[in-house]
Amino acid sequence: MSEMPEATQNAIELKDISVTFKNSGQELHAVDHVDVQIKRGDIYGIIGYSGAGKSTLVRVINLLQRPTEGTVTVNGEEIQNLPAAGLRQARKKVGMIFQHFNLMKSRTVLGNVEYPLLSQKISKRDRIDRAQELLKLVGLEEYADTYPSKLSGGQKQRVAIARALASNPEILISDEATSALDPKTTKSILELLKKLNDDLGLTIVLITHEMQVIKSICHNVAVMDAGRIIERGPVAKVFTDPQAPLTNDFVETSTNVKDAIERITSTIDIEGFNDDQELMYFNFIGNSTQQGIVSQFSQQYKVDVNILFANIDQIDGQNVGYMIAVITGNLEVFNDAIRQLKGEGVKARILNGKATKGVEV
Ligand SMILES: Nc1ncnc2c1ncn2[C@@H]1O[C@H](COP(=O)(O)OP(=O)(O)OP(=O)(O)O)[C@@H](O)[C@H]1O
Repeated sequence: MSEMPEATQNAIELKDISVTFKNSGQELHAVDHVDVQIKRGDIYGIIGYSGAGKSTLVRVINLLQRPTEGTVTVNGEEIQNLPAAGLRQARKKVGMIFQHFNLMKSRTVLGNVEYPLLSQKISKRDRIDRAQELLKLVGLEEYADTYPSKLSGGQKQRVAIARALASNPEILISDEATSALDPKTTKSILELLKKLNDDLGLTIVLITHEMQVIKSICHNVAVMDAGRIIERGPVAKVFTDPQAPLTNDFVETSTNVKDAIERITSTIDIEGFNDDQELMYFNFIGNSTQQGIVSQFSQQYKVDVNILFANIDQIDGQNVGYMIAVITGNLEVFNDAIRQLKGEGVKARILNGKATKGVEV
């Protein structure tokens, strides 16, 4: 099969996008010169704290928000200068789901799903068949006649997903769609999104403030802060080798490392450490294991390791390990050990929170 031309490989291309709001005379740069390219069939996560500009940026994709600057290309077509009818057509190719579902209370589940089809020239029978087919796809065929108030949060989000798929979109934008759900329901909704990506080839753009969500289903991720993208790349790469402090913060929160560091540094008497002791954090990928590191320290270098926290994660099929430990031993020998581990892709950091005793990390 010949390769697709470059332009059509991308479902979404946002070029030099800025969105500036004017609030009582003050300019707010909600999105500030952002470039994003999202490949067809990708699940692309955008993570950032509240106010980072994530929602504003994704609303630009279907021009619910017109950018102050920049160009928006969807499926190879620049959409800003389209006439109204063309823009309506282009918008149908982009479905959206939200944190609060936005279902119509007065309509049944079926009524909600068939709503976007009312404006299409299809028979009532076909419309109902299509809505029922979509309900089956999201596992809610038994609930066609139920009203939204009788549904759980997860079921409501499934209805919203079915409704978003009614006009056969190629892109689905999920704006914090799991933020109001408990962890188990979140998992089932993310599994459904993954299935839709696999089965329908749907391109998914997913906004969240939780790295756990990104880790569960995204292939690529962009980290947003104050209207800018500060880091981006494949999830496995960003997770294992975060560059920006904010990215590191998201990663350490989602792996429970942040909690563990706070708990340990607030309960352990670091001031009372001997000169040959350090509190250290290790992060390792792939072949290195916690056991391997500990035995290398203790057998090869005769340095003692007292593990206070350890966790292992699977990201894109790779093992990623995290360990916090008190290390006791001769400083020179200790530095040799750290140098060797570094050569093997293990990252080390001192957590003492004060001047170290000369350990080179
Ligand atoms: N229509 C608007 N008018 C004025 N300011 C706005 C408007 N929409 C968003 N903003 C401001 O733009 C900034 C970015 O908001 P945005 O909603 O895009 O952030 P976010 O990262 O999605 O955060 P959240 O998850 O809280 O929505 C915020 O300071 C917000 O107050």
